[in-house]
Amino acid sequence: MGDIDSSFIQATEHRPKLSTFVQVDEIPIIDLSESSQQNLISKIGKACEEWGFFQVINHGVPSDVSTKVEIEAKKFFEQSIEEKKKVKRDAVNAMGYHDAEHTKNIRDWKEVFDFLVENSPQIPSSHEPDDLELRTLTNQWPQYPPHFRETMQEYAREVEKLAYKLLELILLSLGIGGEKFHDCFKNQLSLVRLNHYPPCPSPDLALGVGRHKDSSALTVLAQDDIGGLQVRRKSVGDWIPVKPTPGAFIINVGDIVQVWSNDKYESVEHRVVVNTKKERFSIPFFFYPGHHVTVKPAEELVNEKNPARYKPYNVGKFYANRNRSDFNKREVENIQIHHFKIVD
Ligand SMILES: O=C(O)CCC(=O)C(=O)O
Ligand SMILES: [Fe+2]
Repeated sequence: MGDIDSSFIQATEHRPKLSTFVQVDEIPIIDLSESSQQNLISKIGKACEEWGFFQVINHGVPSDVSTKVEIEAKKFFEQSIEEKKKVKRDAVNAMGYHDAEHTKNIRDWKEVFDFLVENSPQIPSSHEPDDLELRTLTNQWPQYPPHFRETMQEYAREVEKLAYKLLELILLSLGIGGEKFHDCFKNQLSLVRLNHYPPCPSPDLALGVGRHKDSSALTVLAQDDIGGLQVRRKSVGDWIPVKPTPGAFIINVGDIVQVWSNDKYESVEHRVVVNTKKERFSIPFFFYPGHHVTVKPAEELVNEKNPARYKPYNVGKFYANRNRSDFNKREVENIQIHHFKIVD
């Protein structure tokens, strides 16, 4: 079937409808230099509630830092597969290069390079609840391009600052103190991913990334000018393309903010469509707490009328569980926050 390996082919109901691919401008764009903090907080709150997604401009990340990262990412992916595989990810080391990622057991039409923002954070050795052993995660850096490592680390520091600022605004919009979860990000597992989506001969059958929700607290995403990211509109359930806005970052609520907010804000499904002609690059920063953190609804938002909707869960065990299914294709569903949902 088609020109592509069957591992990439989506079930009929998940294939993109390319003919109706029109770029509409609906995901809110928020100017972070807005002088009224109150206005800013209410715009962010509204976007989180209605969409779970928004774009930010005047965000403080210097444009030359972003440009350098784009150049280095392109240089890295342009190398031969043999070169890239020198830093390949494997079952033990989850960081580095990977070209066979699966989302919901279907292969994604992309290649990635992952690195951790913090040096050598720890995670549980296994997903087993009683196994208390920890292991250290380490980055793998390629020899080429020569300034890759320092460029990536500089970018990560800038985007991390933005992530803290956005989290603070999001928490304030929920009526929670902006610093409330600050300490959760000590020894954070935050990750920067370089995504490269090559042109695809059958974009009607495959996806760059299959539909999914991010398990982070929030995600700060840079995309180039090609387009392809689509967001599931909460009210209707249709797929809305996120129009590339030069210099903007796309922000989305992740699963952890969904739990902290006790479902006031939702981590919304999204996916990436590919095309026959143009390669595309994107760079998500997944803002992720340290392994020690227990995620549960914020007590400020829980009362008799609105009881906690989730049982507490441990970040490290969740992460370890996800990692094993990222690498091995598994028949069962990945661990999800709905597995911790309290059903009444
Ligand atoms: O490439 C994109 O625009 C989004 C990628 C994405 O959703 C992800 O890597 O989690
Ligand atoms: Fe995502």
